[in-house]
Amino acid sequence: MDDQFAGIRTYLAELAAKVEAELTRALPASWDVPQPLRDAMAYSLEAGGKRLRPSFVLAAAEAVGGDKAAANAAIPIACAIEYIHTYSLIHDDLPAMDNDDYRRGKLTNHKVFGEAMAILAGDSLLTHAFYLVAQAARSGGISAAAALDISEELSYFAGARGMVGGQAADMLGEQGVTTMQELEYIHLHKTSDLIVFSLKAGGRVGKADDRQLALLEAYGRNIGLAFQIQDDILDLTGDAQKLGKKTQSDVEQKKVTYPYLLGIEESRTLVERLTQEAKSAVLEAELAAPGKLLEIADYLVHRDH
Ligand SMILES: CC(C)=CCC/C(C)=C/COP(=O)(O)OP(=O)(O)O
Ligand SMILES: C=C(C)CCOP(=O)(O)OP(=O)(O)O
Repeated sequence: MDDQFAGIRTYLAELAAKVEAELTRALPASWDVPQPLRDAMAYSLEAGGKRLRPSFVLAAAEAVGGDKAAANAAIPIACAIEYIHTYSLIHDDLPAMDNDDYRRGKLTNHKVFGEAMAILAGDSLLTHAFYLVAQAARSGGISAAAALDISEELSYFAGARGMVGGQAADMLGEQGVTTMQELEYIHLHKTSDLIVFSLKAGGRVGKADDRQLALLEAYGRNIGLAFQIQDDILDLTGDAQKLGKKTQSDVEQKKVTYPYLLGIEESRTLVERLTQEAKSAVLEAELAAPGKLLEIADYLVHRDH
């Protein structure tokens, strides 16, 4: 990838490293739980991944707060969203959903631990995310009021009105014709909503006002949509090795995607437009340090994995 992105890649790698360090600490060895369940949870959490959503939590906290102190306070919330995202990928790969064999460059969770344990590992990751938010307030890292807002929004954006609703619509869409409007609903909910949550939660830790939170939401909505369209493009044109998962999966499952409805070139143009709209929202928000959020937007349009 073009070297113009070296700086933002380093920044994102630093944020991801902060999250990596805490992710397993959030799953303590002292827990008295069945070993296969613990192993199945750790397997997918430690499989890598871009750590995009937790990085958005930290980047938003820093952009609003203007320094790294806010980002450090947001680390448990960053772990919480990665727990939820990881659960969603484990369940998405199950035979009843996308039936995929590879994820993050490794065999999928159910291929290693069996379907029952994969479902339960996902359930445990989801549940534990809310514990992490509560603990962030209990340890004094964030205020109780912020933890309340963040838990409420986590439930909203990850649940039936958010990601789960989007995934349900995606599953139903596989069986019939999907219009542009339905497709936008699917992408906005199954993908944008966790990204919107991440930006708003980071913004809350950085003490954003309501106007800034609304603009961070607009940034997340557009970036999330662009990110999912890019994922659909990469499913057709990308390299399975780099992506760590199978390509041509949408075609095999007869999924209706943006490239299917619009063609690849028009989909790329749309990704560019959504990215510009996302950047405009960040500029309008008058954050203390918006630069990194702008750079991340540009970087994501050009990603190849
Ligand atoms: C409640 C659940 C299970 C939510 C899953 C949400 C989600 C974003 C799945 C991956 O989408 P995808 O299938 O388009 O991506 P990939 O190509 O990574 O499988
Ligand atoms: C929404 C989509 C496209 C699912 C995969 O998300 P990521 O591409 O962020 O997956 P990881 O890097 O976390 O594995």
